[in-house]
Amino acid sequence: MRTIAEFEATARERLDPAHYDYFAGGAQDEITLRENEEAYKRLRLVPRVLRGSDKRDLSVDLLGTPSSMPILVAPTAFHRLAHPDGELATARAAARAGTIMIVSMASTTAIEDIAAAAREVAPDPGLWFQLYLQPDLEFTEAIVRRAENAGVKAFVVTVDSPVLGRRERDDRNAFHDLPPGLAVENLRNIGENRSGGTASHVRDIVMSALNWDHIAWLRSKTRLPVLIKGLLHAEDARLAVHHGVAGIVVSNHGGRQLDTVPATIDVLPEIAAAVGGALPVLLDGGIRRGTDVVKALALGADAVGVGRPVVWGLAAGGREGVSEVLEMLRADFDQALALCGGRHPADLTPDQVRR
Ligand SMILES: Cc1cc2nc3c(=O)[nH]c(=O)nc-3n(C[C@H](O)[C@H](O)[C@H](O)COP(=O)(O)O)c2cc1C
Ligand SMILES: CC(C)CC(=O)C(=O)O
Repeated sequence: MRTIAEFEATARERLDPAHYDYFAGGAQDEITLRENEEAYKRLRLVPRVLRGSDKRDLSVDLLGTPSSMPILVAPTAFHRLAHPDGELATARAAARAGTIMIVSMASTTAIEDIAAAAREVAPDPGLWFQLYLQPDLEFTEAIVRRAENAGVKAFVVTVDSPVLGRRERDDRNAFHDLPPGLAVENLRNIGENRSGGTASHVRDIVMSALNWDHIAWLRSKTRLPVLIKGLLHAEDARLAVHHGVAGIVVSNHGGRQLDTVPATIDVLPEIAAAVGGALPVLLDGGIRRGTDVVKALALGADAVGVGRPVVWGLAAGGREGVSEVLEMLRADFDQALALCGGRHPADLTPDQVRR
């Protein structure tokens, strides 16, 4: 396969249509879902020339976690719906690629098992853990300890989900629960009324009351870096700096939360300006090509995340499929970087992108 689109087509053939829709879909009219990709197509690159060097170095360091490239695995739920090996396959592929995997709290494999699989491949894998903070702070603290003990290197708190977006494809397909045998393993034993660990169960525990005090609370409970994921407003980026978070992920949840919000690449310049280099800025949503990565880095991102492309690789070919997707993106980015006259991700500058 040569493109992410080809991986998606193969994944679509293999997946139960309702599960394909869960992975592919967005909120309501899916305007933001489409916009995330369309926005990149409107941007033009302006290369620099006569800056050649034989060797390029794609590696970056993000809050003390080294990554072989500025392309990370964004947190996505329910990998065992895509392939029987689920998150174990994804973790092995990410570790093999030397890149960071942000493990979803809503994984269908326990964080301990995911970390063990990654360590089979790399002695010190770059695993981060995505958190939906819960009203039950005791439970939240317990999962923070579990993830720390498993060896994760940062926490990424998702802040764009005070309630879950309305995904009409899931409504039409009546997809509200995981099939028998699959569960949200990290959420087992959460409490008396919450033993299911199913998707509808996850819906119940996104936390409407989430506010900056909860971020301060989490920071008081861990020494690991705490990032927040899912902001789009420059003022929130300023507040993130003010509140001492370690980093931010500019994200609209792949168009799955509030529909009609802008493409992430379109708000990136104002957010990068607001942050002014005070902390690392990551971005996800709609990255499908090396040129998309180049545009995001040029406009101020330190790294990007890919969500659905990884799921398509997993559905199409398990661990090997995820590896192929990651290596395809790496090669595509490397080529685009070279053609732009860069030898390192940091060489790209905003003047190289035009509307
Ligand atoms: C199927 C699916 C499940 C997701 N699950 C989570 C999740 O559990 N936690 C989270 O913070 N974001 C989740 N996201 C959002 C992704 O982290 C990311 O923001 C988005 O997928 C990026 O867009 P892309 O798919 O176009 O690359 C999910 C996205 C998809 C497509
Ligand atoms: C289980 C869900 C809450 C995971 C998610 O964030 C999503 O489907 O977008």
